[in-house]
Amino acid sequence: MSARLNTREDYQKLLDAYDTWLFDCDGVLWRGDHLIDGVTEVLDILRRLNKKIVFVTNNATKSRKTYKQKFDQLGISIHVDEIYGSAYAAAVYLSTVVKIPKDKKVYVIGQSGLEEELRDEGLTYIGGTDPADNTLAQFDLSNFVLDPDVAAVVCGLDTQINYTKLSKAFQYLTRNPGCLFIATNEDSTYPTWHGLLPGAGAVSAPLRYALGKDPICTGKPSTTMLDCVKAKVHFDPSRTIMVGDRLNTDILFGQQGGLATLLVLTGITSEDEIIGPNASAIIPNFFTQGLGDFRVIDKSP
Ligand SMILES: O=C(O)[C@H](O)[C@H](O)COP(=O)(O)O
Ligand SMILES: [Mg+2]
Repeated sequence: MSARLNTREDYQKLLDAYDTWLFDCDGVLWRGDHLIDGVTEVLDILRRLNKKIVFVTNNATKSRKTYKQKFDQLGISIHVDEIYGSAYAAAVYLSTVVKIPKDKKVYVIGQSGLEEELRDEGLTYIGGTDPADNTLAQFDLSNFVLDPDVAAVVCGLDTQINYTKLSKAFQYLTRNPGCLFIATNEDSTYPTWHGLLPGAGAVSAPLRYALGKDPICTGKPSTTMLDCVKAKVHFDPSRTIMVGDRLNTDILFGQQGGLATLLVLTGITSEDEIIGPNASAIIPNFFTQGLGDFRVIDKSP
């Protein structure tokens, strides 16, 4: 059973109970480039109360550095070390868990943020934003030269996904022995200011279908993402809360990490998915309409 936060006391109790606050971004802080009502004020309240704040996003289109710029542009003061993205998690997974040899390459389906994180981890990649792959020209397999050094395909949200990229990724995954299939995240949709669009999971879905194989996911709810945070941030799970807008990524991630969970309704999930006969099996501890609701604690009782 999920508890709806209603009164000033409800919000105060949560602030008292948790020292570390993990925030999802799309659908919690913003939709596209539009901040959600009250976010800046609530982050200010948490700073004033000396809470530890961490941002954990599955959106792999930006690197941590470019997220920092986005926060700056939106007028939110944060440190780059407070940001953890699924692009970063994929790069760390390849460099420190798989320990991909330096002479090997990654074939990227994704945007510049994913390329930047791979580069920062010392990994070599092809594909991605390369104009040669961002084409609607017919893919010609007879002209394709297979690069034997491609040891992994990493797939993130790519708003310029096309048949050439899917075909090349498919070639590497079927013809290069041991080539790893990695998805930064598997969100089926993501929230923009004007409504939902297909998410990164929908970008990797054609490959999953063609291969008959699931990728290794490095974003929420996977433990790779939590391991990345734990490697840099010390927190007591019993005094930590994950705030998110999606049940099968954010809330599951929090639950699997032994954290409390708070759902906001400003992104993907609606109230009927957590309450009533059609409720999901993944239920947050708490829910509230939006992060801005915490502003009530600054109002006189
Ligand atoms: O990749 C996706 O599908 C989307 O970017 C998705 O919105 C993830 O972002 P998050 O909600 O985790 O910030
Ligand atoms: Mg979200």
